[in-house]
Amino acid sequence: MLTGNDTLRLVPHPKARDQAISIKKLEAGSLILSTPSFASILLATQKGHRCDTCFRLPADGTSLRRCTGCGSYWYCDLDCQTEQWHAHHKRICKNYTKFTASLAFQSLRVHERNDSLLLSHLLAHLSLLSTPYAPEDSSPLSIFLSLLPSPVPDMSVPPVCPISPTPPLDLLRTLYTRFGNNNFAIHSHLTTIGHGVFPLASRLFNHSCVPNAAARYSLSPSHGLWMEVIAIRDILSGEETCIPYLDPAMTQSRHQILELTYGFRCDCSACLYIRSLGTLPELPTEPTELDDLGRQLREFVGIKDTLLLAPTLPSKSLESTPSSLHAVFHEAYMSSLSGTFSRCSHDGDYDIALDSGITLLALYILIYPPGYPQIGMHLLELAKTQWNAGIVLPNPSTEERSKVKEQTRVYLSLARSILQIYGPEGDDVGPLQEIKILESLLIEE
Ligand SMILES: C[S@@+](CC[C@H](N)C(=O)[O-])C[C@H]1O[C@@H](n2cnc3c(N)ncnc32)[C@H](O)[C@@H]1O
Repeated sequence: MLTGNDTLRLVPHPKARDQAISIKKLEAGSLILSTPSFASILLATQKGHRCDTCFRLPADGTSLRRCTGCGSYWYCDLDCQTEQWHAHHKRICKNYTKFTASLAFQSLRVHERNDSLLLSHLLAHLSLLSTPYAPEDSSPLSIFLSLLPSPVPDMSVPPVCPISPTPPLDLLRTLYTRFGNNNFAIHSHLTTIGHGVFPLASRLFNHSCVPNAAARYSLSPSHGLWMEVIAIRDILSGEETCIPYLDPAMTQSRHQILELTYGFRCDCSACLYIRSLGTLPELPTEPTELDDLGRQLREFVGIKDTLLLAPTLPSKSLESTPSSLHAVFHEAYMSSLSGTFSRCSHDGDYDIALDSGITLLALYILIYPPGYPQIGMHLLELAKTQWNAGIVLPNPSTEERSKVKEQTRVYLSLARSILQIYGPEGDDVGPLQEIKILESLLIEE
């Protein structure tokens, strides 16, 4: 099957029905697919802070425009409001407040409320088609209906906002059974801000825990909300293009989530390896033993001490990890390192922050594929922490000052090399701009 672009072709996959094969060699950073959202919702925590149409934050000094009908949707301006009015809001506005105040809605859990509102937006949009609810050939609706259904048996469809004309019950069910294993978390600077339906992306991309591509989101007032799939490393012609459905750092829980929510056992190289280890050795509880584990991990990955002065990041294959380090695959280990890093960076305990931050970097290098955007984000955080650590040094010598600057510069340049490949996503002022600002501070110093 051709996919409407000159990059991918769908061919049969032994387990996943189809797979998207690249038609030509793609360089890291290449745009593989750009596709608009078919339906989307902001997370409840973002409502009133972002535009409900394009998901952007209001420009400095401006405030959002509130729908005077329901009082529950906010927009950048009249254009975004008009666009959403015609896309779905005119079928929702009148009933929204009563629906969301109803016991049926209020008794839903957070993820069920998200599904209920996303389904309501989708149905309202379909009610406005020239033939309501009818899939036309190759339309986003027909692609969505052709997606593999969720493996969860007898899913009960959440209540939806009353919409006229009333959607057929079997359509409601068919749409909802595609939600769990096909929908996407929409993020800005890698932080989730909403959920969305992108039928073509769902039809094309299978999952891998060592993906060669990743989704980013473009929020534009004139263009709306789009997903862009980017090659995060060079992809050979004929290679399958995969994205991660889950954070590959979920080394233990992902197996169950992929089976229960997506209906498959992941056989990527990382999963095969982690499964082959069986029960992981216990994580040490004594602080000195944990420090020792961190030191051994850094040494194995090739970061010998807390200072990393290298032009490129080392790389290590997961499969070569010695058994003495298998305990680092406990998810609790990564959470504890990242908790210590953020807390100590925030509280000004920079030595501890840098120590745990570098160990966390070693763990990221081991677990994430090279070029994975989270590694770039972490390097930027390390650069900020290193810079702040330099600022609070009492009476630093010239040598100490230049060491701090050099180290910060190295982190920034490594962060840039990864984040430039992923490219800008979401809100305007993002990590790439932060890198620029920090680099200019280094020059001024
Ligand atoms: C978003 S769809 C992906 C497109 C799908 N291949 C198709 O032909 O429509 C998600 C579904 O594809 C299948 N799938 C995705 N990645 C897979 C993988 N790595 N191994 C096996 N099945 C996979 C699962 O059935 C999952 O619920």
